[in-house]
Amino acid sequence: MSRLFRAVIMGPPGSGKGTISERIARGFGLQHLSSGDFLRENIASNTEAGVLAKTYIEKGLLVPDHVMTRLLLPRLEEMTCHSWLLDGFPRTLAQAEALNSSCELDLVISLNIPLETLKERLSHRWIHQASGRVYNMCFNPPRVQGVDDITGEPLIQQDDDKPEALVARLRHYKDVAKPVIDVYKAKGILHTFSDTDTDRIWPYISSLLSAKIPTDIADAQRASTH
Ligand SMILES: Nc1ncnc2c1ncn2[C@@H]1O[C@H](COP(=O)(O)OP(=O)(O)OP(=O)(O)O)[C@@H](O)[C@H]1O
Ligand SMILES: Cc1cn([C@H]2C[C@H](O)[C@@H](COP(=O)(O)OP(=O)(O)O)O2)c(=O)[nH]c1=O
Repeated sequence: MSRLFRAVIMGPPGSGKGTISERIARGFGLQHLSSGDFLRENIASNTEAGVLAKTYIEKGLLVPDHVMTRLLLPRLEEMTCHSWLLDGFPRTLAQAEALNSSCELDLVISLNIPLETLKERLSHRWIHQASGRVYNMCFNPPRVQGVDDITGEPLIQQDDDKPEALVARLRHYKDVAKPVIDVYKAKGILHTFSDTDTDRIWPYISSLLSAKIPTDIADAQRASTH
C-alpha cells in the first residue's frame, strides 16, 4: 500500500472546519476525525475520558492536553490503514508536539476568516447537541426549523456562539493556535485560506489536495469508503 496521507484542518469557531472537512472526506476519501465529535461519542458512552472531558466542556473550557492526547493518539493508532483528516486537534502546542512525535503530517490547512463573518455564521448556527450535527439557517438549514434531520430532536444554539462570547473565544483561539501555526509554517506544510465565502475557498483547497494526494491513494481511499 503506497504511503498514506495525513492532514489537519485548523480554524477559529465558525471558520468552516466541519463543513470543509466533510467536503474533503467526500471528495478525497480521507477519514475525517473531529475532536469535538469524538469527545461527544465518549461522553455519550460514558467513558472515563468522556466523563472527565464533560466537566471542562460544560464550563466552555478546553479539555486538558493530557486528556486529549491520551484519547486521540490511540484512536489514530486504529486508523493507520487510512489516510485521514484531523479537525479540531491539535489545538495547542503540547497537542501538536504529541501528534508530531507519533506521526508525520503531509498538510495543514488553516482557515483565517474575518471576525464579522464568524459572528454572522455563528449567530445562525444551530446544533443537535448529542451528535454535534451543525445547521445554519442561512447556509444549511434543517428540513424542519429547529429540529434535527436525523433524530427529529430539538436543535439548540450554544451560548458560546453568541456574539458577546465569540470575541473572547476568538482571542483565546488565536493565542493558543499561533504557536501551532508557527510549527507547521516552519515545517513548510501550512496552507492558509482567507475569504468570507467558503465556495470561493473550496476550489483552491480542492486543487491543493489534488496536487498533494497521489492519485493512487485517493482512488484507493474512495474505493474503500464506498
Ligand atoms: N483539541 C482539543 N483540545 C481541547 N479541547 C477540545 C479539543 N477539541 C474539542 N475540545 C473541547 O470540546 C468542545 C467541543 O468541540 P467542538 O470542536 O465541537 O466545538 P468548538 O470548539 O466550539 O468548535 P467550533 O470551532 O465548531 O465552534 C470544545 O469547545 C472544547 O471544549
Ligand atoms: C463554511 C460555512 C459555514 N457556515 C455556517 C455553518 C455553521 O452553522 C457555521 C460554522 O460552520 P462550521 O463548518 O461548523 O465551522 P467550524 O467547524 O469551524 O466551527 O457557519 C456558513 O454560514 N457559511 C459557510 O460558508
